[in-house]
Amino acid sequence: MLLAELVRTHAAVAATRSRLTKRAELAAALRAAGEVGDGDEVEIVASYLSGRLRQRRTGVGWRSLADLPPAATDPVLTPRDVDDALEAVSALSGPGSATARATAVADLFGLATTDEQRFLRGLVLGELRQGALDSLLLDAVADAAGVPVALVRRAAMFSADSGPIARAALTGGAAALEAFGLEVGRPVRPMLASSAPDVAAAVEKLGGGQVVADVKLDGIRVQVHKRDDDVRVLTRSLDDITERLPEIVELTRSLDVGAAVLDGEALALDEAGRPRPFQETASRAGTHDVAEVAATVPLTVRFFDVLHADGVDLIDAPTRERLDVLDRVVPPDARVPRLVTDDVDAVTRFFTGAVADGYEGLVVKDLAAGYAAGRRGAAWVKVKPRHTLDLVVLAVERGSGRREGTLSNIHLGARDGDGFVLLGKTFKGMTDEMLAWQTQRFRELETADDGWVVSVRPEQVVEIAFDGVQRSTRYPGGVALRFARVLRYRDDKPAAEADTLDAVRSHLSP
Ligand SMILES: Nc1ncnc2c1ncn2[C@@H]1O[C@H](COP(=O)(O)OP(=O)(O)OP(=O)(O)O)[C@@H](O)[C@H]1O
Repeated sequence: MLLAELVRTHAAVAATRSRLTKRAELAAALRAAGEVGDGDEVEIVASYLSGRLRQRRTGVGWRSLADLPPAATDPVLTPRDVDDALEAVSALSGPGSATARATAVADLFGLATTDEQRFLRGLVLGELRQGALDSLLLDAVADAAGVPVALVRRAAMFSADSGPIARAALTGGAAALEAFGLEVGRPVRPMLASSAPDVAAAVEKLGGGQVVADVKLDGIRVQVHKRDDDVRVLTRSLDDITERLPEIVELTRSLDVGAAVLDGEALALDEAGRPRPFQETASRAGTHDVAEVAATVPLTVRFFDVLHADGVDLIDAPTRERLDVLDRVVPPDARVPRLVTDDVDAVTRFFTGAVADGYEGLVVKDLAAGYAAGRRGAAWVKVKPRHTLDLVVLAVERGSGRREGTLSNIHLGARDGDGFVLLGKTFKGMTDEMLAWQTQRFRELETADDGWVVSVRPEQVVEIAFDGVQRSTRYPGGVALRFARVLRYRDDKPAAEADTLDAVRSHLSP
């Protein structure tokens, strides 16, 4: 199988909205890989189709991909060639490795056609990763292997990547999939939350009975595996960050349980126990240097779930039972504050109190549900106070994939003196109608076009919802919006009345 075939499949999947067509395209590519009769080939193809590399870290960043060699005219690369090249690149270290890496990257990209270069670039930079795609891929694996989807999904709970799942299904069928299970020390995909606009809607979404409302901590997700003194800490994307969180390792070791898999959130707290700004947690969790780790703010862990305790798997146990076990193995000050009630008003008061205390909101959970690993399950519903800002569009980027031909990603500015300061960009929240409208509107306001970014006169106001404001060196205003998405365009408000940089800063956590 040639890489070009995989690139074609990727483009075909992006070009259609039909889930069935996407699924059929993915299954056909997996079948083609399976026909080679080689598990490695299936694993590589499946990983690439879900936007992931097999290597956890290649050391290749966007800078090294800024200037690519001229593209090849004919496709010659196979997925395995790419995997071999990246495997070699990721093994490089020490003096001279930067040059060797640059040469290897240039050699690889020099063999790729224009389309392949674009695909590889996105793949290497992690831009093609998408939860939705991964989920479709699992459906396609079931089709290609002729096994039940439920079996594939079950196995996928216990594997960080879908590649090994595809390999097992296509080379060993149902029996190979059944061999996957929870094992202390091996990553389990984290359960994710859906969302609701307010507490009442969240409780209703869960059927309106008794619920457990957890405080939502704005830190980083940690999955902690303990086998006696042997502790591993994994991130939400299941990367191992044990080395960076010695204080969490220590706390976990002290728990009165031999073997456990715990789910929680790590965050930096101030002396009064209030959450410190998210970026402090993020930068601390991103620190590799051991000395630096010791010198910076310690992180605190708060657990909210348990998937295994002393030989008992709890994945399928109802929340109520898992929380009983959690209370047995984790002391109160290492648990997320929670409230169990069937009274919506009590949950609302709990929400208001949590937000006033500097927390992000609540995650309201179904007491009867199992742990839906790897899914944005309906059994967890997050609620946050909605923040909005009226900002001005400063520029817009051409869309790609399904948005090809439109002007999509908008650059958002806040008012500052007589001018505007860039705060960030978003392509989220736009309906097809909005996209069509804005494509035309921003052409009218165009002042320059470099072939990718169209600069516009700063006149169009847009109402943006966002989850929070954080300090950032990425943009000139020194702040960035978390999860900005478009609510609507405002034609009733002139740019001169848009929100100011100071107004944006007022949303910074204390
Ligand atoms: N008590 C809690 N229960 C579950 N998740 C919690 C809790 N407190 C904080 N969280 C965090 O909230 C996330 C749940 O929301 P979701 O699954 O949508 O993740 P997300 O996309 O990272 O969302 P967000 O940016 O809102 O945290 C979890 O991944 C976890 O990191």
